Amino acid sequence: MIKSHVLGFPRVGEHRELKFALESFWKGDSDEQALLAVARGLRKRHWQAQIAAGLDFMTVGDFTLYDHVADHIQLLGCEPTRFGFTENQTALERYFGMVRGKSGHVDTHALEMTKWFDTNYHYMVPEFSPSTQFTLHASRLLEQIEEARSLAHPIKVSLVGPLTFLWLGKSKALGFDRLALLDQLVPVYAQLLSQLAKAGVSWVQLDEPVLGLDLPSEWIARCESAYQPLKSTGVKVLLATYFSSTQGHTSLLCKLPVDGLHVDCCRALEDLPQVLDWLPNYKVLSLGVVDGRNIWATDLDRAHSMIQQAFDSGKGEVWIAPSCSLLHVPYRLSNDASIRDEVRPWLAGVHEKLDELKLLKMRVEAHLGKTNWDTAQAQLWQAHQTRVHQRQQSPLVHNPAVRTRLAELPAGVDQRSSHFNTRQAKQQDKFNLPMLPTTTIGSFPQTANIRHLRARFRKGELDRHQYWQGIQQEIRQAVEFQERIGLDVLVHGEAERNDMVEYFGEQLEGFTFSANGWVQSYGSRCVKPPILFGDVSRPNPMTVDVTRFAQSLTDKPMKGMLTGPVTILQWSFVRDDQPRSDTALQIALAVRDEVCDLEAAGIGMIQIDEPAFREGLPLRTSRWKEYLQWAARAFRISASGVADETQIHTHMCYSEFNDILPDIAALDADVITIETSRSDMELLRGFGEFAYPNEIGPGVYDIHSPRVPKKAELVRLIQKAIEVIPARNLWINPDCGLKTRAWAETEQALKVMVEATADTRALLNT
Ligand SMILES: Nc1nc2c(c(=O)[nH]1)N[C@@H](CNc1ccc(C(=O)N[C@@H](CCC(=O)N[C@@H](CCC(=O)N[C@@H](CCC(=O)O)C(=O)O)C(=O)O)C(=O)O)cc1)CN2
Ligand code: MET
Ligand SMILES: [Zn+2]
Repeated sequence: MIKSHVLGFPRVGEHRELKFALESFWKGDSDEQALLAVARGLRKRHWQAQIAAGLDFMTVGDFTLYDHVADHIQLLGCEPTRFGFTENQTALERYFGMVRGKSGHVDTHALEMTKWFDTNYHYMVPEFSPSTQFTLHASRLLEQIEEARSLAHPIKVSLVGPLTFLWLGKSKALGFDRLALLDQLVPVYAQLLSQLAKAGVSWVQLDEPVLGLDLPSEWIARCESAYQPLKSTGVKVLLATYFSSTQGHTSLLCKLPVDGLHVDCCRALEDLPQVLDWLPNYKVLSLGVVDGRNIWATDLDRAHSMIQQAFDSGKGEVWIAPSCSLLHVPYRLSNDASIRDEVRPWLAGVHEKLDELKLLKMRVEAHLGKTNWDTAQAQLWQAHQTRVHQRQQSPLVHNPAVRTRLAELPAGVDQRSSHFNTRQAKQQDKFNLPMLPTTTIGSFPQTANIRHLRARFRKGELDRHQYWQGIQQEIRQAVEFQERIGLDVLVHGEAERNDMVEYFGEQLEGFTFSANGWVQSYGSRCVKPPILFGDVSRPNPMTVDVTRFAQSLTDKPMKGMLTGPVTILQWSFVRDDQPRSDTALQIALAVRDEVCDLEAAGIGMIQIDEPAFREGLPLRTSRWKEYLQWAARAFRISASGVADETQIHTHMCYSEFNDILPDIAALDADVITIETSRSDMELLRGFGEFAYPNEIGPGVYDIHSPRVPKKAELVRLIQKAIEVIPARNLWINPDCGLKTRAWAETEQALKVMVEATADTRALLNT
């Protein structure tokens, strides 16, 4: 028997309906009823799409107003007590309180947000302590099940599994291992599954992507006891793994007391032979044959042969699905007018992936003798495969000049000409900066005015000249502001950029970009990852005009602002027909050319942002070394074309650097700025203990919150930094860019930062 399903659907809406509904609700422009109506409408539309695609189940439980992990915090009744919630607050008030950091009278910081595995999606981090208790609050989920029922189609409920939920949470209590909570958590899951059974649900999908990590052996050892109590609840359980291989414990997973196992055949294909061997034939095997992390049309012949293999090995019931939730891909690409005409047919967003599943299932059914494979279907299949092969053979994908340049890279292309100490001395002479130089990370507020300016330019209401005038005005204001408050190293503010990756994707050869290919990044915020389909090159300078203009307005150093090769790679949809390392190298050369052009235009400091450097690490540590080698080399290639006097900065937020400090040092950036304020400089301690050799700017305040820091707090943080890093190597800056902030708080916060620095300098001099 063959069935088809999806692990999860995006929720923001094809036209970002949820984003706009949320933002209007938060502003107070609309009420709760309006917001919930939009949410209901989206769920219904998404289920209808699943029915139309002939899926055997609609997936329920994957929808969320903000983040699915945050939903589980309420579902499992473990809202952190620090929020001080009261009886008379509604679940929705408490929910937005947790994810956004304000709740009635209590003004406390939001739940921490961090990357969902190696994706660009952020989830809200559950907080655990020895006194955490779990209780079931299933009413929201049960309501959604009721809602789905009205569509009269079988449903499957999707939930984050207990191991993953615990693993993704954090405990601040010293020495407390959250695994100790498993025995309390599992009964609540069992209770939930029983309730779902009562509500008539027959299948529940429990997502356990942590099984693709190097889980500590204590965690692996508890898998079986975690799942045993979920066995006799009256629902069947599909255990879903994805993103990475489960090697080391695949056989254990095959034996767990569950009714089915989902494997990611795009990212963990190496697990398939073992699963075919070890998974009992009476269990459901769900094959993730359509890539949920990328946008290339599936090679259906290849997918079909994998499915065939499963039947040949004796499996009785095979399900087919995307490899993971479709959260990570845009809704629809086949009608997107911005995408290059030649490239568009090669792509598949959510709706096109549903079509692929439909076709695959029909083909398998015909193969199993259940139905006929008619000529219309055969033609659809052929047409699809032709598009897949066209991409493989297209001359658009191959640029001989890029290939030649790569083949002929000179030795030492990834090395600065002199050692850091030599460069530092020359740079000090050239810039003559004060002790503890102050700077910012690049972006200033992306105001409604800027977005509107760009929207009008896009629609043709403004011509290029008028748009450029508007942008120049923004740059002028940003420079004036920075001079007024006395920052030492200025930035132009990035007003001309829609996004730090998309902006470069739009200008590089080998990329195309969509008009509407939005993917949720966190909450209501989305990104539109550019599509890298071919060899990358840089036809023209990308940032020289804006940077030169900005520098012309000031005598202070203007820091050029670029996105690095690893981050462009990581935050784009990239080709799957060559190793990621090759693609990174091509991007690196394009960035290098830009760095050299900026230098030639008189820009003395250039920042190459790499916020996704850490996130790019493979999920399995055995593959880290290889990644770190090529990723660091790509960065160095982008940075090494300049003279000793030119100061290269890099920036990384999303920290947790301690396990890769030598690799960060190996980037050999003259200055690195990092996010540290939320960890109270704890992160910097690692750099100190490692004796990080180059200059470093620990973020002194959190840009994720509108809160304006107090001067005394910053003085204390700066002093803490001086304890671990020699003052002569220290810079003072915020944690990250300011694009999501408003001007009022930005001005105040940066002023406080400059004053706190001045006070500290005075203290150092006495
Ligand atoms: N690619 C990427 N990944 C990243 C980050 C990042 O900066 N880039 N940072 C981290 C995540 N942080 C993020 C922070 C902010 C936003 C964000 O603000 N996104 C904007 C969209 C940004 C954008 O592309 N803006 C476009 C389009 C803006 C838009 O929607 N315009 C309106 C029209 C507005 C008007 O007429 O006034 C429309 O098209 O409907 C532009 O500026 O040109 C949003 O969701 O609202 C996203 C991620 C990690 N991953
Ligand atoms: N230069 C970028 C900015 O300031 C770096 C952001 S890192 C996510 O926005
Ligand atoms: Zn950042």
